[in-house]
Amino acid sequence: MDNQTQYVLQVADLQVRYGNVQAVKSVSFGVKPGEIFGLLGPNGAGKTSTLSAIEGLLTPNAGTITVDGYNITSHPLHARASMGVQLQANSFQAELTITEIVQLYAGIYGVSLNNAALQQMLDRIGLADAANRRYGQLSGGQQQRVSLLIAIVHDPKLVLLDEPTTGLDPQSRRALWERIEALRTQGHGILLTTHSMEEAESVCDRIAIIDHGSIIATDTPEALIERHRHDAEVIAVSRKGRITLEDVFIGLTGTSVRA
Ligand SMILES: Nc1ncnc2c1ncn2[C@@H]1O[C@H](COP(=O)(O)OP(=O)(O)OP(=O)(O)O)[C@@H](O)[C@H]1O
Repeated sequence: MDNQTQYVLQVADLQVRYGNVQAVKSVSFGVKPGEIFGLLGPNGAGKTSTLSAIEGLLTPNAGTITVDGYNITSHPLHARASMGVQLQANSFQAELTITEIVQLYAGIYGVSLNNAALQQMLDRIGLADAANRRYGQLSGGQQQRVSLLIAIVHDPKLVLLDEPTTGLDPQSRRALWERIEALRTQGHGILLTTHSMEEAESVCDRIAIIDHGSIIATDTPEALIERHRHDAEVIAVSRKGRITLEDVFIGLTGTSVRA
């Protein structure tokens, strides 16, 4: 452990390259306990590459990543035990029941769950009556809630969510955000990506805007709006009679559609 424990995640000068493509150029940011930090960027900006490096799915070309004080290169097991990753909903076997899936992942993380604890967890995500339903029979929103539950089954300090609300209806989205906000209240540090500027503006404590592999702004949504509300590019794309985070995002990253 080092002395950087005021952050659950520290990323310093991260670089990721795929052959000739420099996907992440020199990215640095930190996530504190009890904070929802949004990594926002257009398609191809480098968000997934950054998350993949943090998750240990790829080896960065340069930079340091520290999770709960553990360097992921020198202490990979401790670092990974301190983070929870929300897997895509289709990562789970459709024919297993919710109970079987949660028990399976709890086992992988070395957490023993008795029936009462499992029931309490399912109760918290509104699925207490569905313990024996097969995963494939759940709605998209229910599947997302199960995958979030699995991400935190080992009570990690850091939770990583890659576009957690994509494809959900408004009710399911709202329910998932409430769950994510509850994790913040419990002191987890949360790093998420989203393409919804509206959600980021209302939920994230701080955000970083990444474009072409570099972070071009980091702050609270309010401070970013305040700082850029008079930029000509931001005013030019404003549509609601007030400046929103989306206006600032498009003003800073441009109006051209990315591949
Ligand atoms: N395996 C790969 N091989 C080559 N290039 C890649 C690979 N993965 C990503 N890239 C490129 O790296 C850059 C960053 O991609 P990345 O997926 O990290 O962006 P992103 O911000 O997550 O985009 P999206 O919002 O579309 O998911 C893009 O130019 C992408 O084409």
